[in-house]
Amino acid sequence: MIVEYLRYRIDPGEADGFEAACARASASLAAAPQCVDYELSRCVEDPASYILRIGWASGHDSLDERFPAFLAEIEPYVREIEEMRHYERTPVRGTGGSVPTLYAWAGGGEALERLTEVFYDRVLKDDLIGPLFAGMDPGHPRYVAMWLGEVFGGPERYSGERGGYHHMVRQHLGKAITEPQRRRWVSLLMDAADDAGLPDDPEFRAAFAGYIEWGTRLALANSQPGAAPPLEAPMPHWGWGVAPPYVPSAGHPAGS
Ligand code: HEM
Repeated sequence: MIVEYLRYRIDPGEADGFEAACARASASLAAAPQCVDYELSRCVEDPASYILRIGWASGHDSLDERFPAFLAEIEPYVREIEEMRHYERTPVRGTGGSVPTLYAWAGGGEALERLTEVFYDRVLKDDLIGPLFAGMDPGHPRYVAMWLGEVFGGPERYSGERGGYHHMVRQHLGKAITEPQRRRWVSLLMDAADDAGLPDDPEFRAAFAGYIEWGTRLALANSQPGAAPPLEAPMPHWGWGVAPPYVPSAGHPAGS
């Protein structure tokens, strides 16, 4: 992604008009398939200073003649632009600690190990998927807990101690998992989440189920005869998605 920054210096008397023009102009960005996201911020220490940040999906996009509606709205403020340049992102980025990770919210590594212990206990007794795990490594529940922990924002133990993504993906190759088996795996894991006392708030369970749905569908696809998934890929990382954890003082959006 390329990030375009437009820095403006706006006379305080024109601030309301400028913000309203940007709000109208943003409809073009919201509709543009090249645009990842955008944001207008105003400087706290120097309120005349504004920054419009636009994330572009491809390096070659920018506010050119393809955005006539946008340019028409902000045209009166073009003279006030102090900088209009594109920046490449570097690997230095991340999220802060203001929102707990799914790993921390779940109760950390101990809770995930409790989950996988209960889960594989159920799995081994299951008529439909038990046979798939007949020769299971005794450490398997712990390894899957390490995997889940890393995916949910915990320590990078699966990468450090079990070989990371490529080791996991290889374990599913050739297993020919069927859709009923996948469904059973999901269903037993959801039961195990209750039995192991994982948090049952809607936001956590929605994020948890989202990852499990995604991961099991990939496991099924990768396990089919002749499947050739990429064996080297970064570890997936899963977050809260559209519903961050419910904190009473922040209110609860209606209908969520
Ligand atoms: C979110 C979905 C899934 C995750 C995160 C996951 C995770 C893992 C991991 C991390 C391993 C390798 C453990 C190690 O390091 O040795 C593994 C192996 C395995 N997985 Fe999955 N898996 C998923 C879905 C499934 C499904 C749907 C099935 C079948 C119904 C399945 C069947 C197996 C089997 C049979 C093994 C080999 C176990 C052994 O023999 O030790 N997995 N899985």
